Amino acid sequence: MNQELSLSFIGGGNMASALASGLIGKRCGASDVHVIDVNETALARWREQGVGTAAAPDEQLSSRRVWIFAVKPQVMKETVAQCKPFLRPDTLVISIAAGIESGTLAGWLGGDKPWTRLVRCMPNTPALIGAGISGLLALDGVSEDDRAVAQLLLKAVGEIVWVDNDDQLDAVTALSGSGPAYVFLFLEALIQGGIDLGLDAQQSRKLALATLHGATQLAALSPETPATLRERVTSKGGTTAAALSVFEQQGFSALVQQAMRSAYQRAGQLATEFAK
Ligand SMILES: NC(=O)C1=CN([C@@H]2O[C@H](COP(=O)(O)OP(=O)(O)OC[C@H]3O[C@@H](n4cnc5c(N)ncnc54)[C@H](OP(=O)(O)O)[C@@H]3O)[C@@H](O)[C@H]2O)C=CC1
Ligand SMILES: O=C(O)[C@@H]1CCC=N1
Repeated sequence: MNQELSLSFIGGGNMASALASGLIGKRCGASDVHVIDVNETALARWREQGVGTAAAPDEQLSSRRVWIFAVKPQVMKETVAQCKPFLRPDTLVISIAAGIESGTLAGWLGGDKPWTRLVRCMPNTPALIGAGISGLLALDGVSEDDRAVAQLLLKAVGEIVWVDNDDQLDAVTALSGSGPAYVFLFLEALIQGGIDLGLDAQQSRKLALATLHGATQLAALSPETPATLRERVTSKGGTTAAALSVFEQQGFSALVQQAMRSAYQRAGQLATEFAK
């Protein structure tokens, strides 16, 4: 076993699966991964990939260098309490739970003193294809080694951005954590719009996907700002101007920002609701 990167997922649902699919084969073998989940259907899927499973925390946890908590915020407190007896001094804990603050987690994990081997992280589901992006937050006192291990793991599934505090990690949650859902919603709307205008479903899907992919790639590779690139598409009195004026009249940008603020505020609510 690669002791350095042996890891346990506590909660083996959607996000744990997305992370593991990038990690297995790149940073560790399937046998270096161990999953604890209360859901037998989820565990059966992991076993099919050669991953060891358990329905509750057990001694296996003690032998894992890294724990990744990937349960819902609603059950984080009780799940941490169940796992805590198996902590070892060298265990690095990573939490991906939305909202639950690092200081709260450090308190739950610690004894007399808060647990400092802790990195809070906000990944996203494109990790499944190695195209994720994760925000990472380490409390003061987290060693360079632990930061490096967390970074190595998350870089296996995409890009990373370190942030300075829990509020910023909640902002990451509102942007890139939840963001894939906003993009999928826009994609669905584009596809339906194409169908409504007479394209068949296959044509519309192909055109919509290539447009999103091409435009985001262009924005990533071009030195120009997104606003300049938008202006280049927009001929005076043309079709794009007609469409953009509808977006503007309906307050599209403000709506996106309002939605993001709602996600950010929900992260704050999760912190108070489920961290008592
Ligand atoms: N999905 C996403 O895009 C992202 C999610 N996250 C965060 O990741 C976490 C997990 O989300 P997601 O993967 O979507 O959720 P899922 O519901 O898909 O996965 C959570 C899994 O944990 C299981 N579980 C529940 N209680 C326990 C327990 N006490 N011990 C072990 N396992 C348990 C659940 O079983 P059962 O279903 O039976 O309850 C389920 O299989 C959340 O905190 C979320 O905020 C972060 C970034 C992105
Ligand atoms: O919806 C949620 O709460 C989680 C966090 C970010 C994406 N999914």
